[in-house]
Amino acid sequence: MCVPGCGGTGKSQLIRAITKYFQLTKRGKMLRKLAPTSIAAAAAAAEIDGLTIHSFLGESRKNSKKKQTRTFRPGDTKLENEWRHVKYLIIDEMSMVGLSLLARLNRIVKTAKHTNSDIPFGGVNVIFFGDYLQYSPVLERPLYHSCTSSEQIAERQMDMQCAQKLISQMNCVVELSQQMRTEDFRYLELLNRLRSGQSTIEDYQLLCTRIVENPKLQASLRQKPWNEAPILVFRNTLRTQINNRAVLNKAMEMGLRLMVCVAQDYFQGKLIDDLRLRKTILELPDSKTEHLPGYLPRVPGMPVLLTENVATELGLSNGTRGIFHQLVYEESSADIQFQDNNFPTNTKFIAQPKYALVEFPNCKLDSELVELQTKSIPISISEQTFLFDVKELLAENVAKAAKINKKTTKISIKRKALPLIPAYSMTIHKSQGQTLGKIIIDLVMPPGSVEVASVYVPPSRVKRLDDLLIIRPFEFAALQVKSSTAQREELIRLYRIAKTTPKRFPISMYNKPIFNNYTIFELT
Ligand SMILES: Nc1ncnc2c1ncn2[C@@H]1O[C@H](COP(=O)(O)OP(=O)(O)OP(=O)(O)O)[C@@H](O)[C@H]1O
Repeated sequence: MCVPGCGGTGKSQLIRAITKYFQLTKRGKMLRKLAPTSIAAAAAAAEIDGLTIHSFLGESRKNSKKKQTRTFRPGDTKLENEWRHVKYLIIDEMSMVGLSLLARLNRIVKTAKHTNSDIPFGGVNVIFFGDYLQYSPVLERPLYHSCTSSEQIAERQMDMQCAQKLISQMNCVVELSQQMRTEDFRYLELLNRLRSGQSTIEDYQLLCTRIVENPKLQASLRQKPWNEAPILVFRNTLRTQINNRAVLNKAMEMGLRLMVCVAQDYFQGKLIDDLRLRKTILELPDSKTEHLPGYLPRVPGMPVLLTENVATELGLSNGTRGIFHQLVYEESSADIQFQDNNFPTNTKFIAQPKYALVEFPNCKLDSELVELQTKSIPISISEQTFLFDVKELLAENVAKAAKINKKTTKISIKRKALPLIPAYSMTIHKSQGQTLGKIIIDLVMPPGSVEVASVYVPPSRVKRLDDLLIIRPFEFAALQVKSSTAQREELIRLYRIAKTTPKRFPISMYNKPIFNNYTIFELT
């Protein structure tokens, strides 16, 4: 089954209602919720008490040295127990699910359920939620992709074809069409045209009235509410630069000396002491370091994002927002030798903090930890291993000084750091699936091919045009990005199935408990 709907039509809300219904009818164990492993989806997963598909499959993130995939064999009791009671599987943010990921999930559920290999997902009912015009998976083919015979890598291709077969078996589609987020009708019309690449010049003019430099707006990024609004950007590097700058400004405003936590990086078991190699690795974008940042500038009261699943069941997942309160460290761990051009000369660098105290307003931990306020959680150092591309990023003399073999192309680095990044700015990927109060966006598209999600996802996060500021002037062409043929074809296919769904599943077949404004249909 599939429940498609534009941004803000209440897909997450419906998942919450279904969850509640299963709980109230004491069948919570029959429902499992998964979301693809990407930051935005993980945030959605946390909100729906779900897990990421990758973490469920026991896979680590892509660029670590060895892909640590849990192996599943028939008769694996742990696996069978995990799925024993599950009859319904909700997959959220389907636009970000890749074909191979779905095929792997199918294999595992079938193994767990011990069923005839022809039965998809071992007989578990799968319900996909999402919007195919929002972000597609990173490094993978989306579910609406059509495979061509020229595609190589036999195993992957078989996986992809298998997943396409599964998707083609969807026979029940219920489209959510009523907008629940956007309250501003004119703005809603604009968003709908933006989705279909049919924006008008009037839409463009209307959006231009929200450009920061427009004198009529009298909006200052230094004052409330805009100084608290996250700036959504396309690139990790720009996000990091804005965050560093914002933390520094805040520290100056508060009359504090800037403090930066520096990650500890190890090569072949030893702390890297060559300063040039160390700095090159510290400066890598966190997308290349298993999301553990090299530098974490901090100031009390700053917004932060968790970059790891610390305790998903408590709502502490990759993407969860919090407020940084305090860094706990020993004075001896201050790295006096360290200097970096990215930060002012009087910056205090801390190499081995013990932990950070972070308040997570939506955390589900109700009891107070000893001597800590409710919702104030100690976040400790985390450890990750990632590959560093020596050839691409290191000058030969630096590699030689660090005693790296000439022929080596990639080296494995172990990093210890706090799994936190400042959240004054965040990437658009991370905003997907969220309703945000006020935001500042950029509509100057990055170079290269642009998907419709890049223009549609950011402005569709808010309720009204007034909740949005645009950081700089942009071209009309940005509003005319079109969806791909594959996206359009899949949307049409879903639409057709949606038309016939009520005929094939007439209401008389169901009993109708009404809950939370939704009628939940259940086969009697
Ligand atoms: N039935 C409802 N009654 C009242 N408010 C609702 C309802 N459904 C959704 N909302 C509100 O509308 C907003 C958007 O809902 P939700 O996040 O579920 O949409 P979505 O379809 O998942 O959006 P996106 O695709 O952008 O993630 C939320 O603020 C939510 O609380």
